[in-house]
Amino acid sequence: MLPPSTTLGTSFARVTVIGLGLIGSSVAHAVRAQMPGATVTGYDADPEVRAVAQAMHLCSDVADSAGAAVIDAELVVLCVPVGAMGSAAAAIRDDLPAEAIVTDVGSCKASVLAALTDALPGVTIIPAHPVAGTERSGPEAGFASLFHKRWCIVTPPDGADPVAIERVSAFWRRLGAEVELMAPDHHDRVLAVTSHLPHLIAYTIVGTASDLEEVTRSEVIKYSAGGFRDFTRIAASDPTMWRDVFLSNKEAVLEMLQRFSEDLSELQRAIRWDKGDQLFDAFTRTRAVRRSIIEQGQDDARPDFGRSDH
Ligand SMILES: NC(=O)c1ccc[n+]([C@@H]2O[C@H](COP(=O)([O-])OP(=O)(O)OC[C@H]3O[C@@H](n4cnc5c(N)ncnc54)[C@H](O)[C@@H]3O)[C@@H](O)[C@H]2O)c1
Ligand SMILES: O=C(O)C(=O)C[C@]1(C(=O)O)C=C[C@@H](O)C=C1
Repeated sequence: MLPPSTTLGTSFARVTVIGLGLIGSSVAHAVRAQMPGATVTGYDADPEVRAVAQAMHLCSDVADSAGAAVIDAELVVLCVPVGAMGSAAAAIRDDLPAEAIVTDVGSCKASVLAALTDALPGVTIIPAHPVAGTERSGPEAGFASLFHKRWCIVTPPDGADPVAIERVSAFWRRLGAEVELMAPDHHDRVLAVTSHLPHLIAYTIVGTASDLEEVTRSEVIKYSAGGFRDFTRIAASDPTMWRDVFLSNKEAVLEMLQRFSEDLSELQRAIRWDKGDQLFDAFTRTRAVRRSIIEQGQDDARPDFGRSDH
């Protein structure tokens, strides 16, 4: 856990979080831990989630409507599935103070920027994506250190106010993240490879194993502590969130999937024709990738208490 900040500086005194699931509740926890002078108002479309957030004292206040939640906000952080960003933004339009900055945490950026720009004409919108999460969802899954030493990619639209970009970047740095600026389209192509495709592969392999249960039932259960278990963790990720990610980042995901399928076919051929050297070289290269991630200190830093499998 980071030590709490003592000054607000360029930061925000009133933060509103819309969507109090894994990421929204983590933002709320982190703001309360790192920005003790700031108030956090929360809102979620699901009344049960609002009740849980209230019972947990997650926020300074949980509002009954989206409009009431933003009435005096300086920063609004939209933490809803990417397919719901447009409607969540439309619901705050009439009550948003003129000076407020709107940001979001969506896993895809081009489609979200388009949806927010449509719903909130004239509003300062600085989208962002904290590249940190778990397979869990809901208000009880969040924790304050989720963003600690993780990337947060800020994807401002062309011509965005540099002061607003810096304020949103400083907000994420305050929550412990390392901030990088990127164009939305570029973000979507990079994340299609590093996040979206791996999830699709995990969903596929677990689904395939499940379909083959007749043959593999005992093996799936018995050996699931190994590599397969890592896939089942990813494949347990929220279905709504990931449906929206794949539909919102369709082009980039399909492009990367095409490339992946070609590479997979090459390995398939190498196995068929006993090309051991080719397999050895391919696996040596990927082992080096893993080692360089660890050397850069970017290995998985999630605390055990945030995990469902402990
Ligand atoms: N889960 C991750 O690992 C991860 C990581 C980084 C970014 N993200 C992004 O963060 C966002 C939230 O994901 P999450 O994992 O917190 O999901 P979640 O399912 O835990 O929480 C989403 C919450 O949004 C609420 N919601 C849905 N539509 C709403 C609306 N119109 N208005 C108000 N509330 C609404 C839901 O009731 C739910 O409580 C997504 O855009 C996702 O792409 C997720
Ligand atoms: O670690 C996990 O469980 C995640 O899936 C987190 C993960 C990722 O792919 O790294 C998932 C989606 C996000 O948008 C950002 C982070």
